[in-house]
Amino acid sequence: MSERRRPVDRPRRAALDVLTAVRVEDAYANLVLPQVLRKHGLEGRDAALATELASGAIRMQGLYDPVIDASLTKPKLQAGVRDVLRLGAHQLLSMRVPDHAAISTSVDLVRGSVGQGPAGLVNAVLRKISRRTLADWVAEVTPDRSVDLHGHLAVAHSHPRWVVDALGEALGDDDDLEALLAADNAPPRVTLAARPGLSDVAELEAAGGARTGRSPYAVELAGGDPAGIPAVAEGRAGVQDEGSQVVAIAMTEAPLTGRDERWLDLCAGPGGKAALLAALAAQRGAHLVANERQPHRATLVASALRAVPAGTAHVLAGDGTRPPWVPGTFDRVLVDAPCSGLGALRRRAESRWRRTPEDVQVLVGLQQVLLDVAIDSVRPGGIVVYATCSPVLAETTEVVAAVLGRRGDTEEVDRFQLWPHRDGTDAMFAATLRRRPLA
Ligand SMILES: C[S@@+](CC[C@H](N)C(=O)[O-])C[C@H]1O[C@@H](n2cnc3c(N)ncnc32)[C@H](O)[C@@H]1O
Repeated sequence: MSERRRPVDRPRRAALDVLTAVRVEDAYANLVLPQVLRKHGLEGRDAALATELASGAIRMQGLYDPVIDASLTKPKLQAGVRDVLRLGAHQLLSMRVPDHAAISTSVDLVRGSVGQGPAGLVNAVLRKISRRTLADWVAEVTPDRSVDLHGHLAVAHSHPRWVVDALGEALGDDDDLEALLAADNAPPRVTLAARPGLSDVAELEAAGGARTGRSPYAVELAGGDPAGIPAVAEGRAGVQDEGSQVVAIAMTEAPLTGRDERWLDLCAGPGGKAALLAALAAQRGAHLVANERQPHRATLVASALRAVPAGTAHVLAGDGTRPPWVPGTFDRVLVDAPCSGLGALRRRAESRWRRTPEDVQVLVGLQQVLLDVAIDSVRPGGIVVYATCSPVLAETTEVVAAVLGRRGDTEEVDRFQLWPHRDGTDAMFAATLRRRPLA
């Protein structure tokens, strides 16, 4: 068959569709991927290849773009052509695809998507990229690490510079900043939570899971579709990072004197923590109110709670900054605040490129209001856990310090920060606070 007529292979065409949707429609790669895989009829190895191509090219574009730019003879590049080159660069520099296959399929791909015009350019640029190793390219396109460590790591590990600065500040020093950034580029395995009283780790082990260690309810899957596991399909277990499980457990286990019957999850959507909390509430004779502002996400919470015994939990769709309940109603409150998500970058390929420092400023205002409401909602002596899936100090310790500093009725009793490179979890932060009992 002639070069010109060779059909474009479907995994690469699918990967390009994902890159296009993320760029043009602001789509989320993990949400658009299943639709695109279905459209192209991809399963098994082909689906895995398309997923790796799309996620890897998006995640690593902060490194691949300077490599592509250094390989161009003219500076201008159509966005659709750059997408094809990012996919080609990922195959050449980070996958075990033979050079000739990566280059010829990329040429086919640009012919099929943009046209014959840029085919020669794609061929020439990818040939140039293929002549050097990843390490050589990193040395070529990054600032000298001894002069500008964060600038070097930002390009070498494909993170925006401001994110590297914020993560470095949260870690406290630069010793394992590189390990954190590398961990952000390694997609995590799927972790499940066996909701107590509804399932157990033995059932999930029998379905192919392996115990992990931090949460007594967690198992990790080596692969496969979790939706095919009966306990997951029935809502007796759920897909949930172990860090999130640890946060929910912290809320339920913080020592409390007196009544312990009324629990609140102030920001509950899509409901992973609420489901674990509700399962534990059922065992302890407590009741959970799961509140979520966005109605469609409140629906997801209700679905996550479908296996919980009737009467244990109640879903509310409402703005947590203007709650309908009277102050002091609850004994324990979780405020899992809307945040930048910079602790979960390994899960969402494009999120690091979407977030801005201005987003963080806006979120911090909302986080402070929600924490204030959470404290108002708990009775004197009650427990509030403030959590984020971001380790950025402005969203974590600084929110807690600002709110506690102006209130005077609440003390911090515990705090933890998990890290992907140390704990194998998302970078979840949690502070356990106690509203002081009345004198
Ligand atoms: C980090 S997520 C919570 C994740 C959830 N706890 C779980 O484990 O599945 C934050 C949630 O807060 C919701 N949210 C944002 N602003 C809110 C508000 N003013 N009141 C209540 N929920 C809000 C968002 O829609 C989002 O679903």
